[in-house]
Amino acid sequence: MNQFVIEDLIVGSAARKLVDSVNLSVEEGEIIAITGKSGSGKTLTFMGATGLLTSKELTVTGKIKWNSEYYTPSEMNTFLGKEISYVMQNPMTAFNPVITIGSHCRETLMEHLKVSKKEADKIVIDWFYKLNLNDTKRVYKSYCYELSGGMLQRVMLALAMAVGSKMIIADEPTTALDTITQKKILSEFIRINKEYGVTIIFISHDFGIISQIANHIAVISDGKLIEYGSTEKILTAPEKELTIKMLKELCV
Ligand SMILES: Nc1ncnc2c1ncn2[C@@H]1O[C@H](COP(=O)(O)OP(=O)(O)OP(=O)(O)O)[C@@H](O)[C@H]1O
Repeated sequence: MNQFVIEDLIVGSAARKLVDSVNLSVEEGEIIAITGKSGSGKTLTFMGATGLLTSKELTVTGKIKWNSEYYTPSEMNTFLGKEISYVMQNPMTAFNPVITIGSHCRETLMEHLKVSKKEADKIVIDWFYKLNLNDTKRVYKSYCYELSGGMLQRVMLALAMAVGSKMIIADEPTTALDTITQKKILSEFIRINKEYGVTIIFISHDFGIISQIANHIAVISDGKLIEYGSTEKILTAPEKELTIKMLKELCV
């Protein structure tokens, strides 16, 4: 079943269309990778489609289908941090440096799930364990700047799962990590998808990474979705010049 459908999404500034009539269907339970060169419009597409773009200079139009109902892009904002989570490249920016990780998670859960402080703590700690944050008490009491990038990504994933997200949009989640941590975080995304059926939209310009994780690949260039297909099809028989070039760069 198509869980998340973007129809004719346009994100424009006065000067030009930065996202130009993008249409894309994401199936429930799949991992889809969104790729393209830097500045091609990957982030704007998904920030636009989830109501995250608040800049007055940008207009966002189009229709979004979420679990069989249609919404405007800005209405999609109501699902964020609940059914849909957006995991950013630099998790440090997602946390307030003056409150502990535990307080941040507890407050988020109390607000979104309307649970008590005790229940919130229990749910978060449970997900910390499931996400292999074994030193749970220390993580809970830490401030974001006291944890590594990989640990913060695990906290972000734990929080996304704790609030009951059915879909996670991960925007370059491993770019700031070293190669070993990158592999470990990638395997957590795959595990979350396999064990809990969470749909994952994985935005990355790294073809090497996305070929390991995705069922489908969509290629964006100059704000347009130029190629879409199964990972096998895109890797073995790409049709567009940009896709072929990106694959060649990977093999150099
Ligand atoms: N708030 C904004 N106002 C105006 N233009 C913007 C804004 N945010 C991004 N842009 C421009 O829109 C284009 C697409 O940006 P976007 O961040 O979506 O690219 P991207 O493909 O995600 O790039 P990267 O891989 O480097 O993250 C770029 O030219 C960028 O400069």
